[in-house]
Amino acid sequence: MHFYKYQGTGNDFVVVDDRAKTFGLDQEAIALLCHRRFGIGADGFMLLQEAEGYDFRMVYYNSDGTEGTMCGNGGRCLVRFAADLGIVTEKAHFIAVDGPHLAYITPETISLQMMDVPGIEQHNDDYFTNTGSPHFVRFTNQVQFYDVKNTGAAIRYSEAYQPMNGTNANFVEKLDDQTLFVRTYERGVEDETYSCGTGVTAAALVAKTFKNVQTPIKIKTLGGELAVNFDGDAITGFTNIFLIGPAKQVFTGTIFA
Ligand SMILES: N[C@H](CCC[C@H](N)C(=O)O)C(=O)O
Repeated sequence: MHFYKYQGTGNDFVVVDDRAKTFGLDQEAIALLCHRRFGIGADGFMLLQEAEGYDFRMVYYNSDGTEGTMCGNGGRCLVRFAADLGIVTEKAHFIAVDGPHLAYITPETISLQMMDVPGIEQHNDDYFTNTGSPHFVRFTNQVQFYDVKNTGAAIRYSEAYQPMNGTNANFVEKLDDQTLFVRTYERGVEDETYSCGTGVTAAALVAKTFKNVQTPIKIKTLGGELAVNFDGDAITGFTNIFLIGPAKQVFTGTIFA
């Protein structure tokens, strides 16, 4: 099978052109493709398929092979893939699991419109919102020393989040009035990843609402820098949410699968 490898701020994906609709691997086989020792290695797996009325369809799987909810960095990488294939040039309109998305393409960045977000839940000092995927958000000092993996796993598997099959968990430090540092434990990868697009989007919405951070918000992740811009607020709802940053093809090859 021919595949492509993409990354967006270190969130990495195996991508397959499935316009011919021939892909037929099951959960176990997808997990193997994503395995960093037995396979290619990736945080997620994506198919680009044809979709009537859109430039393409995004189908996203977590690295454990389960079909995921929306992935922001994956969406940005798939837009870059569509541009590399010549399907789109400056702008893309595609359909994903959480609905339609618009994206703007430049050589340096992919700017992806995320779904509108109606509001934010507050649980004591923590927050929860859904930006296409479910995200727990906690602010902390010195996030570089935070135990993201163990604390993230405890939250992800906690009783409160089981009705939605668990949650992703973000640990956020406000660096200044326009800048955050975000680290994310990702459900479906079951580990910290270098960056999570829907996660930094959630962190940005919470930071503007509760921590006096101003848009456009710059976000530092372990894998590089993203920006999030949006209109609205937690009462009327957030609209025109854009996740902005680099997305690159790393390599392409053939795997025996
Ligand atoms: N890395 C992704 C999020 C994946 C979400 C996934 N872990 C789930 O909740 O099913 C992103 O850039 O938005």
